[in-house]
Amino acid sequence: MNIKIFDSLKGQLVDFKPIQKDKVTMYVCGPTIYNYVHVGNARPMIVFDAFRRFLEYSGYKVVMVQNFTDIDDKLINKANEDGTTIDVIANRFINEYYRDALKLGVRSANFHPKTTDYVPQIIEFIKTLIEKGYAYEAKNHDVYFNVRKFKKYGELSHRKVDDMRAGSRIEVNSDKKDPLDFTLWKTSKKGEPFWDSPWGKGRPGWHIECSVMSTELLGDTFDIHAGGNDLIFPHHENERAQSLAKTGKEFANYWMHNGMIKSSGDKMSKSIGNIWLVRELLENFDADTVKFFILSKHYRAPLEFSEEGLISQNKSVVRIKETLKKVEEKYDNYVPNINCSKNMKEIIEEANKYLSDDFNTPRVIAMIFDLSKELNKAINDNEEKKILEIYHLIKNNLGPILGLFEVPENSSGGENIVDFLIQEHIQIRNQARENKDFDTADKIRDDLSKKGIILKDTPDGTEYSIKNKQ
Ligand SMILES: Nc1ncnc2c1ncn2[C@@H]1O[C@H](COP(=O)(O)OP(=O)(O)OP(=O)(O)O)[C@@H](O)[C@H]1O
Ligand SMILES: [Zn+2]
Repeated sequence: MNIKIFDSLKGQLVDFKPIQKDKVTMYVCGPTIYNYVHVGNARPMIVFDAFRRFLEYSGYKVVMVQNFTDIDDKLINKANEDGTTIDVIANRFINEYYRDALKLGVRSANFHPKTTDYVPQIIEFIKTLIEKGYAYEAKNHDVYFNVRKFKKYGELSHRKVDDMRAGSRIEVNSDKKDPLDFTLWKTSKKGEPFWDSPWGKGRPGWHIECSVMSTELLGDTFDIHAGGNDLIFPHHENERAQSLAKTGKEFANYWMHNGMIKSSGDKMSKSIGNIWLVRELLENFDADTVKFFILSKHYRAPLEFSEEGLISQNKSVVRIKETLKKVEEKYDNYVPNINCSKNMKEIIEEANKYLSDDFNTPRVIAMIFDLSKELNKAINDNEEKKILEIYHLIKNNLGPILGLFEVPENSSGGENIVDFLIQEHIQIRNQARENKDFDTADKIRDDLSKKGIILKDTPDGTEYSIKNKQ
């Protein structure tokens, strides 16, 4: 089937044709490693992991690279705060990244390069840009990219250079020739980490790392460059400028960008601090709930994060999993295989059609919900063939295309979801008591008690115990 994706550079849906017939090369901008990953960072992780699975399901071999930014002001600040070095911070949070990704059921990329492992290549890249006249060393020994020289600047973010220039302020004491020029190499301040270079002791600017690591691992031109749409400008615009300037060839043939996850109306971001960590969520919800929550919305649309949204998603996901479990129990955990019927083929084709249309995962998620309802009905009606067909459709076809139903249940959530929900009730009850709304407070206590959950108010707060635990 012909796959169409929205290409941010062309600003429209385009037919996807990889450079090699049966292989796709893909680079995704990864996190700056100075904290645990949050739900915002999890969106590109989940979306592009699912997209990679869809490409594989469609018959492509995919080579995927996702970097770790392990040198940057925020990392240096964190290292200073903790009285340690940036590599200690980076190694710690890279390990934590893998832990979260594993729990989330996000596969590792084929390569996870770190910026500091590519400093010699970065220096070579910058030297070539200087030789070609696209970069210059300023008086302060910083090296800048010369935006005036690169005529295609602004194409990716659809901005006009003159407008950007009019809107930018000249920084005080700047050595730049043009306010839009951006840093390729930064002279290190006293006490900061540094590498020796032809321009003195310094470190790479932010954008250059991705140009270098992507082309080193995937070639001068590769198929897809992906990341959050917060990176289109300046990060991806600058990556593209550097790479085209150096090689004279197109850099990425397609640019895919996910929309932002928002929290209280703002982009969820470490720097703003309005974050929900992936590991916090996984204490209370299982990986499939988080994946359903993210994949239920089209990847380019903004998505407001809310606990309520997740709780309601969780209910639906638990229902689907219970239905699948019923089938597994019926067959003593060995659900017999079944030949692909005409009906199954049509449903798989329908899912493929949606995913080939700019990766429309919400439609496929809706199909899974509908199928699960049908499965429940088939179980009640004891329709053997239908049960097996739908089970295999959900569990072995539509689910795996998106990476669903893979993480074993006991690796997250479970007991904790119960605890989480009871704690939520206790908090609402406490709030009611504070507001002297004793009717509501008593109703919550009585309703919980009917379910066998007994609350006890102690000087240290409210405790609970569960009678008749199911
Ligand atoms: N709220 C968000 N929603 C969707 N994607 C996001 C969000 N925040 C970051 N990303 C994406 O996550 C990846 C890692 O980004 P990064 O480490 O820069 O995160 P960040 O929280 O924005 O960091 P910072 O606060 O330091 O700017 C990038 O692809 C980025 O586009
Ligand atoms: Zn990048």
